Amino acid sequence: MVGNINYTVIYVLAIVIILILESTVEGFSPSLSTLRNVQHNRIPHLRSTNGDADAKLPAKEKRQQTTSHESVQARAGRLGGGSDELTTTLEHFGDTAARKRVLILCTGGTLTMSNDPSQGGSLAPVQGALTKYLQNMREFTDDPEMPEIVSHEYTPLIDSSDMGPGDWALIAEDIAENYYYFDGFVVLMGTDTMAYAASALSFMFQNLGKPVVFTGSQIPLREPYNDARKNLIMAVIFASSDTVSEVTIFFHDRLIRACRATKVNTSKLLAFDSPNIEPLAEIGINIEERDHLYLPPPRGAFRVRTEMDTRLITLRLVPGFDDTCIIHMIKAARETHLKGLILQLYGTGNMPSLKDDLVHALSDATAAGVCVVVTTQCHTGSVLLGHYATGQALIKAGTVSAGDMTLEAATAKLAYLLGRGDLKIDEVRDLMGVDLRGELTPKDQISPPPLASSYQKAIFQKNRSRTY
Ligand SMILES: NC(=O)C[C@H](N)C(=O)O
Repeated sequence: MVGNINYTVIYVLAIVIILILESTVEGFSPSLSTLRNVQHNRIPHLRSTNGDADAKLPAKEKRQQTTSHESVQARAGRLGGGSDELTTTLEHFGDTAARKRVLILCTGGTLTMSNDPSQGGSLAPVQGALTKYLQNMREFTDDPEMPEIVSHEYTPLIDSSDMGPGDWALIAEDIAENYYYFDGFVVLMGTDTMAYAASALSFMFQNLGKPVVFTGSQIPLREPYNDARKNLIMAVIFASSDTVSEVTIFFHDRLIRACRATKVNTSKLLAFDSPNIEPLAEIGINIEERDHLYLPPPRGAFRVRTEMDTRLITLRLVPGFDDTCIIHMIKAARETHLKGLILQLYGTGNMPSLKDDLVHALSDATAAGVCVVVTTQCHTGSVLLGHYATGQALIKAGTVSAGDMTLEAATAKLAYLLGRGDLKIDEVRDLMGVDLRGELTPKDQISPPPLASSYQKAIFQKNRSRTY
């Protein structure tokens, strides 16, 4: 009898805990209205939520609001039509439970574009074109090995230059809301700001356990020769992978970590590089995956935090600059509550040691609570503050090193950490130097560039060993 009561109590407690978890863990459970809104497949294995009037719910209002703590900027984005419109349900997938499920969220970019006579013939996104194309893509509809896909186009589709933190937050929230319904996610967007957006999502997701693959193209999908089709197909394939549990970019035969990516070319199809770590996978006749580079599976509950503090300035120094202009700019920005200053300096993080006033302006900014981060103008390699005497002044001024982070990752990480609201400025400074999502090579693993004397020693050793 007593044993029975104990079991009942444990059972009731377990239900209560599950209910509490459901209500507190973001993304734990999609909205019931979504679940109940069962639609019937019109196209086997492929559905789109566009053009279905019954499915349309009001676009998200959430993102138009300011977030709870006052330091964070209003983050209204330009994208409309969040995935509240999605009609995906578990019943929807009932007949094909064995297949992987991938959600494609399309924001626009060249992939979706066509020459628009009303814009003087310039390229502009065409709403609905991707959806229509996908419906006829035999690669997805006919191949039982391919994942089942659901696509969603935001309204309006936009160029990625028009996207910002509000739009990134919308995408992250849509992924979180559909997290438990899909095995992976593809985000289609323009290439110009893809590395920023994808880096931002890397930080917004804590304990991500599924692949999120960004892709786009340099040539529109509608052109007979394009890079859009294969980028799209491979992104979907990687989004159904069991081993990828991080945000990545698939572009031109390479899967790269999002927070290591940078756009390097305006015209070649190889538009992205991962300068400081190798691609996670490369596609030739075979797929060469570098499993050892993948982030390990998460150890905690998935969570999304979309607040970003955008009161940042990025400053690229050029030799011979007039430092009074820069000092005035920093002072003026501080009056408008500057929170972060990212300096793009020379080589390992050097700037002229003789510009005392500038160093003072930086240490004043630091003392006033601004996080000053030093990045390098070099494409490859790391900041090593103090390797040269000129960098010592920066250490004394309280600046922090971005290590080998890309500018995109450094800005996204700083905006994310400042936006968290629960971190003190000293914690933000410390965390800038901690590897959170694979964006940074830990300091102790970066060796300073060898000096000539060590080359001489090495050559001497080699010659000596040859004589024996
Ligand atoms: N290739 C592209 O997608 C470039 C385009 N301007 C964009 O970023 O939206």
